[in-house]
Amino acid sequence: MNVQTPFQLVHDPARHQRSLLKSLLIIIFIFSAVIGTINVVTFDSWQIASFNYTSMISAILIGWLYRRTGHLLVASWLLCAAVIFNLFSFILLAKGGAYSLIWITVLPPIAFFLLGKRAGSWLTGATFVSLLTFLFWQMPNLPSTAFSTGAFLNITEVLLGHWLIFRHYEGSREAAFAEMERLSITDKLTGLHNRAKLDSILEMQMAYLQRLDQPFVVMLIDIDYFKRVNDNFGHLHGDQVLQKVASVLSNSVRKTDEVGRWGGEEFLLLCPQTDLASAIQLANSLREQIEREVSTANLTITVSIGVAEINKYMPVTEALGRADDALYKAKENGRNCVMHA
Ligand SMILES: Nc1nc2c(ncn2[C@@H]2O[C@H](COP(=O)(O)OP(=O)(O)OP(=O)(O)O)[C@@H](O)[C@H]2O)c(=O)[nH]1
Repeated sequence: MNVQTPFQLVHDPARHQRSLLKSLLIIIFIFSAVIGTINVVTFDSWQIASFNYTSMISAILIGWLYRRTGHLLVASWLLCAAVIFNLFSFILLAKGGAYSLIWITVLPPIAFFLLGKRAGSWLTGATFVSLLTFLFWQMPNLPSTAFSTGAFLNITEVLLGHWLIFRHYEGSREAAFAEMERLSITDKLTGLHNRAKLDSILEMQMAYLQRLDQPFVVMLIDIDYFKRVNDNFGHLHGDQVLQKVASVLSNSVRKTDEVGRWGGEEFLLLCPQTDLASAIQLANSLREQIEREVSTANLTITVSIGVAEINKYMPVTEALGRADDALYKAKENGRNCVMHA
């Protein structure tokens, strides 16, 4: 069974492409309809207009297929194939005249943005090379006003320029997008997930839980008397304590667990497929490990932990409320201990 992990459900790096695909289909539909009509009405050219209408119909069909299957990659490849087919047909039909070649420059933005840097490079490169080969062989037969050796060189340079520029642009856009996304979900001080990211993971974990009905535990971990650390040793030292606690937490939990900074000196740990007894055992081991590894000769650091088991009928706010109540009990109970809801 192909079950998406909660992280995959939250993370949709292709959303940029999804919105682009939809916009392109609408643009191609409108554009082809308008240009097709101009070709019929103004130039009386049914032959060229038939290609415009083929474009229009292919946009409708690809849109329909995408709506039905949601398969972005297939729709993107089909769209690129339709664009290339129409471009070549049009250029051949116009016999390379009327600067019809200029149309080939619409391919790079579509291919690079929809297919990414690698596939975009290959497809655009192969199409440009095919076009240049065609021009090279056809040069003697083409209208001399449009095509000379100089024109051929100019076109080669423009195509190469486009290829390089879009390849570079798409590479840097992908990198910038990934970095921006990483920063928007990361806590700057500790490098753990921030609250926004934890919120979305928690929401997806609950959806996952409702589908699979497995045990699931949330834990709130709060550093005891942290205000005193800041007051007595300074904020910088307080920050270092937070970083060390974060490092113990992220290095000690399972890969399937998710840990993040919930706020101030409080951390949230999400443990899917974990029952209450194992979670309490884990919480106690984390508590002891933090005391052992973060404390120094003149400063003892301890944490209080509230543990709550979640069932699939519980809203997210109730799940967190239970963990918070358990944490409150741990603080009431003298701190440096684990309590469960
Ligand atoms: N250095 C540092 N301190 C922080 C940060 N965020 C919150 N704090 C401090 O954490 C302290 C939290 O204090 P309290 O809420 O009174 O809690 P506490 O002193 O840990 O007491 P208990 O939780 O009841 O054990 C405050 O002094 C905040 O200024 C941070 O990013 N860096």
